[in-house]
Amino acid sequence: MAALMANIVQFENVGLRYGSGPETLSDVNFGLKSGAFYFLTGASGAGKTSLLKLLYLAQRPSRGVVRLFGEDAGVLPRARLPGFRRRIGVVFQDFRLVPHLSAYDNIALPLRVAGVPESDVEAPVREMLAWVGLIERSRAKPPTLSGGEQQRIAIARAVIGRPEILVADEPTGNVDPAMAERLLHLFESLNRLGTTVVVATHDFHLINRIPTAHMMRIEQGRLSDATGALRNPPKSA
Ligand SMILES: Nc1ncnc2c1ncn2[C@@H]1O[C@H](COP(=O)(O)OP(=O)(O)OP(=O)(O)O)[C@@H](O)[C@H]1O
Repeated sequence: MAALMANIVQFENVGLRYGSGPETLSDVNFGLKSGAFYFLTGASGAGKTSLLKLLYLAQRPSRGVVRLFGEDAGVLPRARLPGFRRRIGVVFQDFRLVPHLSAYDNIALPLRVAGVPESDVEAPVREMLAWVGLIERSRAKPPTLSGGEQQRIAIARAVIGRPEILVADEPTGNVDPAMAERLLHLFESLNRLGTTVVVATHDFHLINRIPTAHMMRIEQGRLSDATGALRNPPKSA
């Protein structure tokens, strides 16, 4: 029981079916330890995005239980969902910034949506801009930024609310290898501060860069390594 309590995320016999199709995810069981770093790998179409959507509450399981922060997410009253979602930051491959808002306003968005008074918005946004190295681009709109710059803004937006879990779905898919390393450094530094990080990626170079990370592999909708054990990362794809 103590081990279970320590898990910030627990999937119990989770299945996911879209509409009346076959199950996209079946019998998924795993736990994520608070403060650990996880990579999720698997072939295209194996179900990585689907699993992450269950984790950040964009999708409900068709069966089984998704337990977050010790609570069954499936029975949470609707009113508590926004508060729960704020505890999980999400980064996407395609950035998903609001195009007509400046970098500054994109990063400020989660605070403003949460009703943080304007007087308390500027300092954390500036801190985030400095952290991702983009203070000088604060007034720029996303379409005028490079992919790497957009992703750093997206990461700043994902973590400005100090989430306990950061979920990233192929976050380096649209940037060059040098920028991928830089993004990974940001995830590492968050993880060192205690954030639980889950990164779905095909990039074995990145995986090899964090030898202490836990590895989860999904094959045709089933987790093939849910032990959470430390592993020797593969040396090539
Ligand atoms: N909204 C949806 N409706 C119906 N089927 C879906 C939906 N989303 C995903 N699927 C199907 O579920 C399966 C798993 O998709 P998913 O996007 O989770 O895989 P993935 O491992 O993330 O793939 P990739 O690496 O290509 O992003 C695929 O067969 C996909 O077509």
